[in-house]
Amino acid sequence: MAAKRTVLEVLKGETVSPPPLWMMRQAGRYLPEYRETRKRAGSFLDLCYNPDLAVEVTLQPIERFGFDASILFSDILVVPHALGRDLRFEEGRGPLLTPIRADEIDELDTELFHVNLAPVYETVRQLRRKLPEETTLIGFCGAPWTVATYMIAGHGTPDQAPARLFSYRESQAMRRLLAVLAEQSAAYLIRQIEAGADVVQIFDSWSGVLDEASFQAFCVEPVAEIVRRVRAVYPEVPIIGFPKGAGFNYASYRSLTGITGLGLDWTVPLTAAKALQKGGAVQGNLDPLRLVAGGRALEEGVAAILDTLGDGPLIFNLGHGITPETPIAHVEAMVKQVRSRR
Ligand SMILES: Cc1c2[nH]c(c1CCC(=O)O)Cc1[nH]c(c(CCC(=O)O)c1C)Cc1[nH]c(c(CCC(=O)O)c1C)Cc1[nH]c(c(C)c1CCC(=O)O)C2
Repeated sequence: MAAKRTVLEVLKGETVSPPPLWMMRQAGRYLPEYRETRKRAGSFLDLCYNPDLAVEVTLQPIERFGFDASILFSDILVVPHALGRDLRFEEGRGPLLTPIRADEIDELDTELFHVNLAPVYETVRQLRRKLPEETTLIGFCGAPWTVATYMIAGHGTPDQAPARLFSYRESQAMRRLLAVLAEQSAAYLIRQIEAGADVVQIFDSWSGVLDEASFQAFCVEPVAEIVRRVRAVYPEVPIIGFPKGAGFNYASYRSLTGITGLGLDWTVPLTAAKALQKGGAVQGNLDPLRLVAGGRALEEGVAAILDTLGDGPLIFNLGHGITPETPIAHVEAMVKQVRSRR
């Protein structure tokens, strides 16, 4: 019998015990083998566009921890890069782009989009061939709003004030930008699925900074558009949405976008998470700093999630990406605790 991909079962609404697990940013700087490959690659973007090395780092956490899902190694900002915007990553400063002006939005160059992203599709193809049969391969993109925040500010900011201001002052341009990003991101996900991705995740990391009307217009509607476009081609492929920080908007995000699984950040109370789980699979939501701290903080955090959400469709994960200072022994302890649950 073929080995089962438990993440896919959970996304169909089944309860799997112990729950499947993986970690956001599981290939990253907390791993010495990642840092070693990263050095050989040159820049971070060189690594993203080098299929052999991107495959290598994607597989590292699978080989070390046996996670149930593997996420393509890339970055959400390859999408604006492939649309002709310049992009650099500077050590300790994160991504740097030239801020886009309203009058440049219609000049975004979609012609070479898939040509520029061909190395990513090649990475996905190689990964599906090399991963264990039972490991689910997750492709991803950033949500249009989150990608737009970096395109507009040119770098990360604590509250995305530049993008929010832009959206009020240049509302037509903002809608146009989000529409282009939704269309291209959907095409990007479709190509990843074609290449072998079993699931796709949409990272909406900055959905928590918007008021009600803006949340509807800039988060919900563009993501709903991506879901419609992907489903028109691949109706069976599950889509995980992760509207980090969405708070009271979490429930409507699932119902209004049509996503299959809902990623929860660590601030979502477990009682609320339990209610959200009635609507379908949830993924999350351990505070990544419990994993840094280890010991009782880690054990209690893991136990609380398993006790509350373990009897329903759950993909165990962190509530955001793992941080570079996380000790590997703590990851091992977390995996052991989750896997020893029946
Ligand atoms: C907002 C965002 C970005 N990228 C991403 C998001 C959404 C998720 C989130 O909120 O964290 C998504 C992302 N970035 C990366 C992945 C790879 C897959 C994975 O293992 O999860 C994924 C899914 C690799 C990466 N993306 C980045 C790194 C670190 C770069 C390095 O190795 O030098 C990695 C492994 C760089 C990056 N990329 C981005 C930032 C802000 C930074 C700098 C912060 C940092 O350095 O950690 C943009």
